[in-house]
Amino acid sequence: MTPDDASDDDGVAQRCGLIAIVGRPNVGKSTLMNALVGQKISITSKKAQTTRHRITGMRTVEEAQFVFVDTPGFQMKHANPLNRTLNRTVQSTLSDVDVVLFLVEAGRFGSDDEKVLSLMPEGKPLVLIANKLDEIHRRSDLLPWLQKMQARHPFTEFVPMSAQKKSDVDRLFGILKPYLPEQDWFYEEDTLTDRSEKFMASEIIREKLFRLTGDELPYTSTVVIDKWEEEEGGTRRRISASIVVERDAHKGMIIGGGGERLKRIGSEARQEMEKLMEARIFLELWVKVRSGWADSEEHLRSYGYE
Ligand SMILES: Nc1nc2c(ncn2[C@@H]2O[C@H](COP(=O)(O)OP(=O)(O)OP(=O)(O)O)[C@@H](O)[C@H]2O)c(=O)[nH]1
Repeated sequence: MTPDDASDDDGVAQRCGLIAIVGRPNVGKSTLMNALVGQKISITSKKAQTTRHRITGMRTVEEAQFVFVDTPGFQMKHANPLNRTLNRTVQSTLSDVDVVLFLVEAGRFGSDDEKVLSLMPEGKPLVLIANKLDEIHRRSDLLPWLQKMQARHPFTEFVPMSAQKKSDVDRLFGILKPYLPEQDWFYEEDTLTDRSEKFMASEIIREKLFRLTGDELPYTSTVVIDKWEEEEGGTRRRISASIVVERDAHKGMIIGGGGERLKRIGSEARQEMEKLMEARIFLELWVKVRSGWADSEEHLRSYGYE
């Protein structure tokens, strides 16, 4: 055996592969990916459509390295350029993965799920994850539904589970392992994400923003990091970021009476960044109005959604 062989110390061949998680908005994709990676990587919120970027996380279990790709929720209601970009991102993500996890809510299959299913590439292993099993009160209802799903598409596996239940998530690794090709790992064993700290910072701000504004704020609001300075050998960061919204009314909504809400968004985001980056963070937050940006392909490119 040569040192280049894809094997670990015991001579067991290493496996490594890409896994995409797809499904309509709010079905639990981010929750599942975070549970699989074992740490909060992607942002979750009760508000649909919070995940817009392609986020990867990875987890190595014994000889197998699972590299997860989180995809944005499909948006079908409005066909503006932002939504077209989202669907393009999903399709380009799927073209180079080894297995696709198609999430639905256990016992439900609506036209929005159907639309997602119709966009799945042919010839790729497609695993049906029937998530939120904990919300099904009569398990006997599930069998006829599973049979219908089986008739609908040649899924390679059927996995009823709850992304919030650890034993279900652990079981999924065993189910997925055979789909990973035998090849060297892409990442070191303990790597969790290849996203930059800058990206994580903007995601954290965006999560706080949506959490603290509830359902009032349209999902087109975004966060841009304007300044990033490291001091004291990396133990201190000065970060300046802008929340970009479409209307003056949204700006007021974010700032809140006496600036209270913006202060809270900033302080919660700062605390989470300090934990993640193990550094002192000085965070400056601005709110800017960029009217109509979601309708302009030009703006989308400049904000990095290509
Ligand atoms: N009861 C229950 N709730 C779940 C489960 N998994 C996720 N949820 C909840 O479903 C909601 C949506 O979860 P997300 O993980 O943000 O969904 P998503 O598919 O990433 O959503 P988008 O970002 O909009 O595409 C959250 O309130 C989760 O807590 C589950 O197994 N059981």
